[in-house]
Amino acid sequence: MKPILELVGVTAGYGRIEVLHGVDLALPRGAVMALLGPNGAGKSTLLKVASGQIRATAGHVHVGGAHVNGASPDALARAGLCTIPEGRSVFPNLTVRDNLRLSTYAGARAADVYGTAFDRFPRLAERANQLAGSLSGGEQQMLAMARALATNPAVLLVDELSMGLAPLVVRELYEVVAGLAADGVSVLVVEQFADAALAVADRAAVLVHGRVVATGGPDEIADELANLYLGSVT
Ligand SMILES: Nc1ncnc2c1ncn2[C@@H]1O[C@H](COP(=O)(O)OP(=O)(O)OP(=O)(O)O)[C@@H](O)[C@H]1O
Repeated sequence: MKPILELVGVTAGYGRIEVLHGVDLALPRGAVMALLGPNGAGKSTLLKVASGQIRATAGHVHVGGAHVNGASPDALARAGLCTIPEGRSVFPNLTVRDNLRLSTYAGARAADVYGTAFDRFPRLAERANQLAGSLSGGEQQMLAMARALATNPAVLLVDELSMGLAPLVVRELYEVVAGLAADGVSVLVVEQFADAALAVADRAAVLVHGRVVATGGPDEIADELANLYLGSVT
């Protein structure tokens, strides 16, 4: 079966600065893939190319087998691609419930969306009427994930899921990620620190200076990670 998301020989950057130098990456359907690498390697840039925010200057991007170079972020979102950017994305002055209501996909009943979100994240259910800005960092990341899931995505792209969060919360979030994959959602998650992501990942890729230097199962990239000192948890 074709990968749900595939980058072939992708080159991209900002103006005349090239950041990705011919990247190949394949996210299998229903898999969790960890995209690892040091600061500045180009991980966020790769997510931006995949989500249509930056256009590849060479190579190809495929979603569900269709060529999508140059497709707008909106069009890709309609095709089932959803991004949780670095630093999360919640409306701080709205309640948890209203944050969810605003991201409900066309045709869905708000009650169903709340139900699904609150089943996956019981902590959000207890705080349904609390302003998002007053949630803890981990709860805000849960809400950002719940909002993304309310769009019923086929592919979830997550930038730095664990940023600034305690290891226990990170583990809890990754358990949700594993559950999503079990339900058929394909997840590509960027991390600077590897352990928590690799605990649930089926596949991993290591990006260094805009090039994939290793790809495969978590065991297969272990040596490369050890060389880069990325194997410790936040
Ligand atoms: N908007 C921009 N304009 C110019 N250069 C940029 C822009 N965004 C990122 N870059 C540069 O692209 C390179 C890759 O950045 P990117 O954010 O993709 O790396 P990263 O692997 O996600 O790093 P980090 O883990 O620090 O977030 C860096 O050298 C960065 O300075």
